[in-house]
Amino acid sequence: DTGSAAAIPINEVDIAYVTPVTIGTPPQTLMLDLDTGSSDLWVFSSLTPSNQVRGQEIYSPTKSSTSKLLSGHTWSIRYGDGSGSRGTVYTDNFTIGGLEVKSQAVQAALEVSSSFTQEQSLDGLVGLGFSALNTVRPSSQLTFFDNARPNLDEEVFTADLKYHATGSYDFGFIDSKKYAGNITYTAVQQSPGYWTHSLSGYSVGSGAFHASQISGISDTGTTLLYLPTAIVTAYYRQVQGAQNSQYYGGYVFPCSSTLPTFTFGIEGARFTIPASYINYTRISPTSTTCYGGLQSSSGLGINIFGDVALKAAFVVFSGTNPPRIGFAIK
Ligand SMILES: CSC[C@H](NC(=O)[C@H](Cc1ccccc1)OC(=O)N1CCC(N)CC1)C(=O)N[C@@H](CC1CCCCC1)[C@@H](O)COc1ccncc1
Repeated sequence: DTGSAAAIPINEVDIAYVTPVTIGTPPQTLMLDLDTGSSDLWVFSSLTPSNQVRGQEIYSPTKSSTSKLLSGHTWSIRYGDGSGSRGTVYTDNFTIGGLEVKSQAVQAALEVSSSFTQEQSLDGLVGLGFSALNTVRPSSQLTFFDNARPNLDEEVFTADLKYHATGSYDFGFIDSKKYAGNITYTAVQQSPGYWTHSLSGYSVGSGAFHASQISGISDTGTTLLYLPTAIVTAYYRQVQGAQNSQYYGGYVFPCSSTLPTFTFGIEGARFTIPASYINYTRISPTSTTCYGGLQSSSGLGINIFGDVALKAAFVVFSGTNPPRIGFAIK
């Protein structure tokens, strides 16, 4: 089997991407954030208190003839940005882009944090990290990819995220029309459950390439690119008027600044992030100060290759044994 679905930016600065999925019988359509940085599939539901729902689509298990309560099971998750949710668990038929998994664990939210309530275009998440990270207890549940794998033509899914445009996620096949040249693969370390791998180095603008192994996670659910402070300061040293603002919690600069590109290595291959991707957003609609798409990872304890980096490439998440990750120019 294979599947293919759109990855639609939820706002004008690509803060996140959502994908239409269907759950249950008859199918209920929700817009979910496919997130390689976590492994819970959770949705706003008929069980979510109405004062925590603001415009989101909800999953109603009682309206689905194929839903089953996974009795006695609960879940609770906290994300890197402090947001979180918790609830109960059903199994039901779940489809992304024509690829169906019967009895997928669908985690129905009983409570969501305020940042989820405020994000009306996001109805939940599909975790595509390794199932070891799943928070359902007493027995953890498998991700959509792990459930689908035995039926996939190829044990892969690919991410083709785009700058200010709709991209795609494919399951079970690698679409050669979506990239140019070769795919460069590198080893993935799957513990504790992220798609963890190394960059082979970086360069700023037209500067020399600095070879160094930089370990981090490729995470479609994280908006920005978070790297070690030394690399980030070297980058913003090239930007007139840039400063690391305590107030704004990161590097800001005059929106009129000319930013350099940023290039990262995967093994011997090189991927260049255009300056426009790093000129992330105005700090407020009328401000002439802008917030950078490249920020320091020092507060996170982990480097995160988020959407700002991933949308500069065509990315193959390979669930083969051992797992690996591939990048290609597009
Ligand atoms: C550096 S982990 C921070 C990261 N969350 C972000 O990237 C959010 C995403 C967002 C925010 C608001 C609306 C929509 C999307 O966006 C920002 O935080 N920013 C963008 C806007 C910018 N101005 C400020 C910074 C994060 O937890 N991701 C997790 C998934 C994410 C959770 C929030 C909803 C959307 C999906 C996940 O993959 C990684 O989980 C962990 C990573 C490391 N250890 C523990 C958990």
